[in-house]
Amino acid sequence: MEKMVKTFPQHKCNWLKGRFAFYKYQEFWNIQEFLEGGILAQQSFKARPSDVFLCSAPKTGTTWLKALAFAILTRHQYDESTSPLLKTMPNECIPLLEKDLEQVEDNHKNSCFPLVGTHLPYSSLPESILTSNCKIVYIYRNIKDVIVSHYHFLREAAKLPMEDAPFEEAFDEFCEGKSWCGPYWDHILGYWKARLERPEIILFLKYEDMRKDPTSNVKRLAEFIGYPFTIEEEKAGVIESIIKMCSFENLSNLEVNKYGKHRAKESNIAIENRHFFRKAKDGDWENYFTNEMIENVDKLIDQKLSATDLVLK
Ligand SMILES: Nc1ncnc2c1ncn2[C@@H]1O[C@H](COP(=O)(O)OS(=O)(=O)O)[C@@H](OP(=O)(O)O)[C@H]1O
Repeated sequence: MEKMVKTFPQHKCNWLKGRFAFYKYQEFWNIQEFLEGGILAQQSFKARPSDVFLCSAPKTGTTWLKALAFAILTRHQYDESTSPLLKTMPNECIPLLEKDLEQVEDNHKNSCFPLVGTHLPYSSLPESILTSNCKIVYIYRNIKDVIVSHYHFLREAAKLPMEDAPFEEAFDEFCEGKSWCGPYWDHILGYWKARLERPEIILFLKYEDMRKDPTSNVKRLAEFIGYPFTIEEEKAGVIESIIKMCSFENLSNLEVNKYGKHRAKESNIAIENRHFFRKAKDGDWENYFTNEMIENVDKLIDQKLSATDLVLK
């Protein structure tokens, strides 16, 4: 598999001093380890109709969505003082299809745990997910904050200080579509088009909307994945407790997320958990973008998403 991936078009990120390479497969750029796992999943994964996929382009709110979905699903087993989320980072509570296939298959054999994460674009999802009519939750976020989040995450992964990783170059590459699972707009468009055809199995959530109105979005999420809150639960404040437990403030201050390491055994992709919890600030892009960048990215998004009702600016 490694040999095959090396034959795909390669892009070495200049702004990361070439420490990171993306490979292009089925029109999207990905990191070698995740691409190999994605191809393996395409070849062998057999979805169950009850599986629920939490799909996202990187840096759009994946970790938050995973925490919320996990807390919703396990609320009868655990409360906010016993939840595994207090000791395990959310991305390890829910396996990623393209990296943790064995765990997903173990869950199929040994439990009825339905949640699976993936960054794969819609067009690269294993066929069985689509033919089994599995439910899909897709989270997206405004492109400007994603560009900044993506910049810092990859910069930290490459262990480069900001002065050695020019933001302008990272911005240009992202806008050329050369980002992790990019082009970002095509990632969104793939799921968006699929939702038009199959609205009953695809739920779209927007990061900024979830920030503004977490209660109704968490309710929508719970209903969609088949674990709706009862009136008694609503009255007892269960939704608010889940929102509080999964908040950035709470999760980012937990020991595991401050000092733990994600995929610690895989030296190529191991990274400190704290890098998944940076600032979570809407509009942080204002600290990075020049007027020219704002104009360019707005034009790009107008051009790419004009046929949709999506607001990405
Ligand atoms: N609980 C919670 N609530 C709100 N926001 C949160 C939360 N957890 C993580 N974050 C912010 O999400 C950004 C990381 O995106 P992802 O989780 O999609 O990253 S990844 O794809 O899993 O690598 C990253 O955004 P930035 O801070 O703007 O970089 C995180 O800080």
